[in-house]
Amino acid sequence: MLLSGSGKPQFGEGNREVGEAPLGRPVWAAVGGSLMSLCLPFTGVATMKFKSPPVNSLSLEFLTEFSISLEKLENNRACRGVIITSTLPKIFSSGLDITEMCGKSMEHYTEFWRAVQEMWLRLYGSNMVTVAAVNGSSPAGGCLVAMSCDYRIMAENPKFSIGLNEAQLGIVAPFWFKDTFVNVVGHRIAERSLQLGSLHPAPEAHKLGLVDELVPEEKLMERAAAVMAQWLALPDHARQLTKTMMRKAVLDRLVAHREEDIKNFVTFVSKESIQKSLRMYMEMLKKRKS
Ligand SMILES: CCCCC/C=C\CCCC/C=C/C(=O)SCCNC(=O)CCNC(=O)[C@H](O)C(C)(C)COP(=O)(O)OP(=O)(O)OC[C@H]1O[C@@H](n2cnc3c(N)ncnc32)[C@H](O)[C@@H]1OP(=O)(O)O
Repeated sequence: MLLSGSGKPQFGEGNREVGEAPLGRPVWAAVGGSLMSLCLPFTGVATMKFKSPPVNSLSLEFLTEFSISLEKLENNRACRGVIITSTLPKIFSSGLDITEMCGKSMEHYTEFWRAVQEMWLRLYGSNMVTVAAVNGSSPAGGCLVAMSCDYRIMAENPKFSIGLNEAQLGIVAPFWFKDTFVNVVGHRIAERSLQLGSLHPAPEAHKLGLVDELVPEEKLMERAAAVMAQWLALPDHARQLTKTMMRKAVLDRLVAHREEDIKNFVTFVSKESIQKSLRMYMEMLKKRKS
């Protein structure tokens, strides 16, 4: 992932610490692990770019790096907003890495699910302004990442789709995926879309309110920066308290039921019938390719 931004530098880039420039001005700070890049320029707005080929699947490693990056930004007082996008052509994120949910131990499923929860708690509960610049397809967990942001701008290409398609895989979106979806599009649209496991092409996603606006792909980052500036024009404390008021109930629900949710996931995903569905789905993806 690539993460970039400005302000008070606190990060290291790989092994390189980013410090003060000779004139005492903060330098552009780049952080990153291998799966995303992060930069924080003088504007106080970070850009986080997923870069985990082939399809930015949310593996345990990716989720861990994502959460650490968010924590670093959250703790950096100079950082007020983050734009999340992808370096890969045509893909924002393919969602949870299915191989993390196939043929692994109970301990692994537990660790993986905790990492999924952690990422969501950090992103959905972030004090920063979060804008998703969705420059490609974004199924399931990828859609969750976009929905957890404050605002979604999607490239207007109808070949790109977004949605919670879990039902198509024979699995069930957990209650906090569903809650996040309901908070974005409302109960009726969420119910129909979840039951059918729909992936909505960009124009339809816009009509449903799943994304806030569509722009030509080449204008995506420019528009994301403009939206960010608009949101940052307000005093942080008022915006943050309002955000908390809107999201707290849903966040608290997972916090209160976190261990139970992990147990449910592990029990569910360990079932042979679910393992079979996931294996068949992976085979279908491979066949579709050839
Ligand atoms: C009642 C109690 C409930 C409790 C909880 C229970 C259950 C748990 C719920 C879990 C929630 C799950 C959330 C998820 O996110 S599941 C993942 C859903 N994702 C998808 O369905 C996307 C699948 N992928 C695609 O549709 C396409 O790959 C694409 C993203 C549109 C990209 O298409 P394209 O550019 O044509 O690439 P390929 O299809 O050729 O893929 C390239 C290789 O990447 C592999 N791949 C793709 N997606 C994934 C993935 N999500 N995880 C792992 N690997 C993935 C694909 O197989 C190809 O691999 P290969 O090169 O080795 O063949």
